[in-house]
Parts: sequence; structure tokens; C-alpha cells
Amino acid sequence: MMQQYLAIKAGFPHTLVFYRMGDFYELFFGDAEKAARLLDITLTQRGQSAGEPVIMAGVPFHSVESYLARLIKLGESVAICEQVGDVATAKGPVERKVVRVVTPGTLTDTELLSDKTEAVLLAVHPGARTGVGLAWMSVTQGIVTLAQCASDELADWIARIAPGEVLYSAEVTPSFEKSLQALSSQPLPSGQRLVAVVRPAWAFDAGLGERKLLEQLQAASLSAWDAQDLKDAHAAAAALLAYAEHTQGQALNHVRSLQVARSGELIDLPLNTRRNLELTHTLRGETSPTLFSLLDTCHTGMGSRALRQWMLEPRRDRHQARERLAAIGVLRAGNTSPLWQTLRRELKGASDVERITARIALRQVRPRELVGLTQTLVRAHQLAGVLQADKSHTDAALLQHIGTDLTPPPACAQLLAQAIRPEPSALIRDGGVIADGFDAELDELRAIQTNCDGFLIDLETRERERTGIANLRVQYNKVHGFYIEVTQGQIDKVPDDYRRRQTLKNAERFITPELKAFEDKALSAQERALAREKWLYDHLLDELQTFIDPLTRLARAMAALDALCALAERSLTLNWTEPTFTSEPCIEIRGGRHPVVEARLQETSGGSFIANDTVLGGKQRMQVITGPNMGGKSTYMRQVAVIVLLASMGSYVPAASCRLGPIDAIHTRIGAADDLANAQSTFMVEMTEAAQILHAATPQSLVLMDEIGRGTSTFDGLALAGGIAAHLHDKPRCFTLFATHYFELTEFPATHHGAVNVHVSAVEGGGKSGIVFLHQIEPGPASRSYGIQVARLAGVPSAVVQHAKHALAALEAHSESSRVQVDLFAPPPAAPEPETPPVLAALADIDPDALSPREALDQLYALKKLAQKS
Ligand SMILES: Nc1ncnc2c1ncn2[C@@H]1O[C@H](COP(=O)(O)OP(=O)(O)OP(=O)(O)O)[C@@H](O)[C@H]1O
Repeated sequence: MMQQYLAIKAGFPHTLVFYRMGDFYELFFGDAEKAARLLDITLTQRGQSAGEPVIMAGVPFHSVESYLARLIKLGESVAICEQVGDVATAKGPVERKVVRVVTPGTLTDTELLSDKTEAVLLAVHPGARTGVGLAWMSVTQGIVTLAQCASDELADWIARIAPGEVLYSAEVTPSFEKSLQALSSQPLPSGQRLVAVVRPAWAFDAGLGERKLLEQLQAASLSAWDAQDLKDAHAAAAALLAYAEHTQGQALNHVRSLQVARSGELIDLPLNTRRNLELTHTLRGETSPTLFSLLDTCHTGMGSRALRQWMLEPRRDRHQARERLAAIGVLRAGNTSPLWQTLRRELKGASDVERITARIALRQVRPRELVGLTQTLVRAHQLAGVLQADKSHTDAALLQHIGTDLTPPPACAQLLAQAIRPEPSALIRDGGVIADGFDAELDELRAIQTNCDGFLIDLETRERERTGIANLRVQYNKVHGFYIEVTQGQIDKVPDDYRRRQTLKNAERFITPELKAFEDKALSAQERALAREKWLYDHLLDELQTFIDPLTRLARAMAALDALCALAERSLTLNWTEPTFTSEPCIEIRGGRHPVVEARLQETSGGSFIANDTVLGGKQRMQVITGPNMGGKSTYMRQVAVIVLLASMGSYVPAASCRLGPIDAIHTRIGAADDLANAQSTFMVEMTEAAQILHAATPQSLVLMDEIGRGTSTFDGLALAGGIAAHLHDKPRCFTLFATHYFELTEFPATHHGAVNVHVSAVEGGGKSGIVFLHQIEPGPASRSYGIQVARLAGVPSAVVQHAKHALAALEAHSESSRVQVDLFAPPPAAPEPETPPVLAALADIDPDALSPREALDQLYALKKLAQKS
């Protein structure tokens, strides 16, 4: 057995091998030690192999999922090795095989996956120049996406794709490998880490990748997707598909869609933006309260996943957003019973068709999932009916498409309803899954079992009559099979054809030729029925393969409908309005609110949210925002970004009105989180992030800069903040919200006409604390003395507050009297022209063609002398 184990383990050197032995999965040697450490399970020793004790640890097979979940969370992969041979006929150890490999990027088990997120597998392949090819997919979604990007953009792409696992070739350059390893050491907003897996270089072959893609897509050319020239991405796809097949232990029949992601199509939402806007995780890494947790009232997991993707991947071109807005408009309409409500009644309780379809294709689907699918197909049919009956949606092309795709393939629903019992057992190996009346042979085998009881009662009556033993009983137990039991007192009445089977204290048990013949038939009928059911189930899975395409379309339509209903419901419940798009450069928001802060205020009855206007566009592209801490600067800036994002994904927005021009990116520099893990100081992080924004921003980008320069000394910080503001104002001329605590920056708009001062208002002297925050954005700079009020509010002793007030008055007086005119924002003077060195000047005067050899030599000496002098 150890030989068999070691041979299997050799194929999976870097993966924990779960080796099935009876009711346990066992791990051996190094794997056992690792698992014992990670899972806190007991390590034991048994026997010897090659003179060494065999170290082992095991987990019971019925609770394997919970152990797998823990290992996957820790970034480990597990090869599941099952007994595939026949235990009864095996000579030596029964044949075993790795049937699948569970890895963080290729999960398909319903128990291991979260409903609301995908497990994504990514392969990257740096090309000959500076580009990198990418290919990724979620095995349960079945769509391969290809992309090519510049190497310095890779980190942002990976952040957006958020894979669980990234594959790279063993032959990449050490610096590329190092950069991937660095990425995998940084936690994603979810707190999870990326696992980088090295694969052999030959797996990354562009030709092979193209062939494999064509095979999956059943197409003759990739030109329909305009993907024929993405050679580095093809190479990545080769490794991606091979690895995914390897983990599932079979071909992936449901992977039939291809997408190409091109930089420039999506609005850039760098990792910092996702983090700072708390889109899917709070800054502390929790999943609520976030923008997504507020939006997601979907009834199905696939709806939630679609909505999340819409939020994280808004497109620059507004076509998709317009389509969704039109659909939401139709779904909201109708006062007493809007369409979304009618549709949601059917969506409630619908199964995750997307995942079930993938599991059909992977032949992993469980009987109860098929029942869920059958019921959901009925709902889909009704949903399609509702959509087709409602004529108002002729305005919304998206709803029309959804209506068409939701119509289930009739043959599929019929087949499932006929084949599967309404309440089947959990696993096919337990039987009781295939419906009665589906297969004549199975019905017959089952009839033998059900007729069993009748036959036994009949036999008992007959034997009692024949023998005259009134208390004779015909019974069955698992160990001895069928028997006739006669108490000791009646033994002498037993006829000759009774054969003794077992002797008990008070009774004897017998068998007769008739009972034996019946036993053989009944037991074999049970076994044969189980085998027949298994065969029928396999056969059913074969037939279901033909419906993979329409089921996948249906799943996507249902997910989109669920997401649209959630957006319609949110827009009504939270009182949001439809945004409009324009080709002019502008961000015009009237009465804008931060939806998450507003909801939290409502929950905690902390007062009502104060709405604010934002007008950026034309000449005025920058706001310099000042005001006291706690005044609402960060909330105001984030709300603008969140409204822009919501509109761009095609949602209504928390504002009285919103008009939006083209947007290509949302950049944020907010907060000063120390990146201790990477040994970077607060200031270094701040400047690195600022540098990235300065390079990336364009006139169509929205940039939020919150208190830049805070991490260093006042002069340094102020000078840098001034320089950064001037650059953003003059060069990219992006839409900028610039919150600052440097009061000096309020002078910036005087010389930079694209910028204006605004401040968050507060009233001094109000209440006990001496300051009341109004959270209203007002034109002009803030008064600078709020800091002292906030300190008082925070409970700083009044003697200290008095002292500070006095000192402030003195400082203000001093700075007025000794004020030197420093123009923080003026561009630096041009650097003086460097003087030409005398040797070069002399050299320039020489005309070599006009010199004799002798003169040339003289000149050479002269030049050498000159050079020595300088
Ligand atoms: N428009 C608003 N209406 C009602 N409450 C608000 C509003 N804006 C902010 N608040 C409340 O004020 C709190 C502080 O807001 P915020 O963090 O935006 O202030 P800030 O000016 O950025 O402060 P700091 O400079 O200390 O970060 C918020 O948590 C929220 O409860």
C-alpha cells in the first residue's frame, strides 16, 4: 500500500494528498505533519516503510468538506485520492486514483464556495516585450477572459480580477517572479491572500492555447472575438485550461464563452479606490456596512455575483449603463404592484442555476440540486411569461433579451421532472433517486423489494399451517439474511426440509430452499437496483450535457434580472434618482448623499443626512475643501465618487439629480494606513500612492486627495501638497476634490482659476462643546480656528484649550507681521543652461579635413592640456 501511496504522491509533490482508506482520508509523512499543524489533528505512527516509522494523520470522510474549507482558506491545495477498484475482487491494495484536486482558484463544491463570490483562476505570461498576457476564469461560470497589459499595470489588473490562484511559468525572469510573490504577500480587501503557483514552461504554449480555446468554443477562428493576435494571452490560456482540467479530472464541457478585456474599456478602479470607498469590504476587512452590502438585496447567489461584478467593472462607454437604467425604469413603474415585486416573488427560493449547470458539466451534480433546478425551470418559465406579458418593457431591450433567454428548454424540464424523485436521497449511491415509472427495469427490481413484505407474510402463514407451530416467525437481519425462527419448545415439530442457520438461547433459526431462493432474488434485486440507478443517473447526466448552453444563458438572464430587481427596489426604498449622461466634461450632482453613511445614521437614529451639491466641469475642475475634523470632508468626497460609480454601473443614485460626463478612472488617496507588513512608512505609502495618481490621471479622471502631506513636517507637507495640487490643476486637469488641513492652500484658487474653495460648515459657540457641525458644503475657505473647538469637544481640559487659544492669537499676529510673500504654487524657475566645457568648445572649432597630420597631432596635445586644466 505504501508503494501505491508513494507512486500517487510522486505525481502531486506540492499538494496535500488525501488518501482514502475506508471511512477516513489519511495523510502520510510530510503531508501528515503539515495537516496536523494546520488542522490541529492528531499525528500517529504505524508500521514502517523503508525502515522508517510511517507518520500519519487522518480526517473522517463524512466531514472532509470542513477540513478542505480550512485548508483552502489557508491557501493550500488538496488532491483527493479515492478507491476506484472493486474492494471484493482486489488482490493486494484496492486500486486508487486522484479524482480531483481542490485548489483555491478552481473550487466548484457548493459547500466550499461562498454564494456571493467567484473562485477565480488566473494565468499570466510575460511576453517578449514589456507586455503580459493574462487568461482567467471561474470554473463555475465557464467564461474564459483574455487580456494583455503592460507589466507595470499587472498589479492593478490582478487587483481587479481578484483571483484565488495565479499560475506562472517556471521560466519567468526572477524579477517577474519576485513581483508576483510580492503581490501574493499583500492581502486583498477581503483579507485573503493570492496563491502563486509555478507551472512548467511548456504548459505556456501560444499555439496550444489557441487550439485549446478553439476546441472549447467549437469555433474555427478567434477573430470573431478579435482575439487572434493576443499570443501571450493564448499562452496563458493554455496553462489555465490545462490546470483547470487537471484539477477537475476531466474536460470542461461548459466552458464555451470567451471575452476579451481591453484596457481602456473599463473605468479604472485601482485597489486603493476599492478599499477607500469601502465597496465590498470595510477598511477593517468586514463585508458590511459597504456599498455592496447596501445594494445587494438579491434573492439568488448568482444575482449577487452579477451585481458585484457590475459594481466592480463599470464600463467607460455608457451603453450598458443606459440599458440597465432603462430596465430599472420599467421595473419600478406601477404604484401598487411594480413589476419588480411580481418578478421577485418568483425569484425567491430559485436555485443557483449557474453553479448547478457547471456541476452538471463536471458530472459532480447531486440529486437534490437537480430537483432544485427542476423547480427553478418552472419559475423561469413563469418569469419569462410575466416579462413577455408586460408590454411596457418594449422600451427596455435588456428586459426583452432576458425574457427570451429565460424560456427554459422544454425537453430539459420534462426530462428532469420524469427522471428524478421529488425528494431524492442526498447521494446517488444510497439509491432512491430515480423516479418511479422512468425505467421499467428499475421498477421491476424495486417491485421485488416492495413485494418482499407480502411474500414473507404469506410464507409465514403457510409455514404456520404446514408445521402447526403457531408462533413461527419469518424474519430478516443484515448479518444472517432471511430465516424462520422457532422457539425451543416447538423444535420437534420442525419439518425435514428446514436447515439450521443459527442457534439462540430460546430459539433456533432455519432456512428452507424456498426462502433461500427468495433471499437470493431479493438481495440481488437490491444490489442490481442500486447499480441500475447509478447507470441511469450517469446516462441522465449525458443527456443533460446537451442543455448546457441554454441553461447557461438562462442562468445569466436570471442573475441579471435578480440584480436589476435589487437595483429597482433599492432606488425606491432609498429614494434614489436616475442619472443622465452627457458628452460634456462634467460632474453635476444636486442634493447628493453618501448612501452608506446615510443608512447608518438612519439605523442609529443619529440625525438625518445633509445633502450637498457638487458642480465640477467646464472651467472649474478642482475644489479645495477645508473645514474642521469631523466636519464631513471625507464623507463628501467619497459620496461624489460613489455616486459617479453607481451611475456608471447603471444604477439610480442617491441624489436629487446627477448629470455625468465621460469618466475613465476614479483615483483616491485617502487616510494614512501604515503598511507595516511591507515595512513602508506612512509617508512613503502616501507619496507612492500620490505618484501613481499623478502619472495615471487624465482630464476624464475623478481624483480624491484627502489631506495629502500629513505624514511629514509642516513645510515639507505643505510644499508637496501645493505642488501636487498645482500639477493636477495644470497638467491632467482632472476632476479633483482636494481636502486639506493646510489653511495656506485656500490661497491656491486665487492664482489657479480652475479651482475653487469650499468648506464644510460648522457653527462656533453652539451647544456645550462650542461647535456644531452642519455638514453643509459652502463656498469659500473655512475659518481656521476650529481645531481648538474640536479639541474641546474631544474633552481636552479647558485650561489647555485656553492656553491654546492664547497661543493661536499670538501666532496669527506674528505670521501677519512677518509674512514673506512665498508663492507656493508658482512653477520653479527654469534651470540655468549648463556651460559648455572648454574642451568641447575647442573640439567644436576643429575641422579635421583641413588639418595636416602634424597639425592634428598638435591639436591633440592642446586638447589634452585643456582637459587637464578643467
Ligand atoms: N452630510 C452629512 N450629513 C450628516 N452627517 C454627516 C455628513 N457628513 C459627515 N457626517 C457625519 O460626520 C462624521 C465625520 O465625517 P467625516 O469623517 O467625513 O469628517 P472629516 O471632515 O473627513 O473628518 P476628519 O478630517 O477627521 O477625517 C461621519 O461619520 C458622519 O457621521
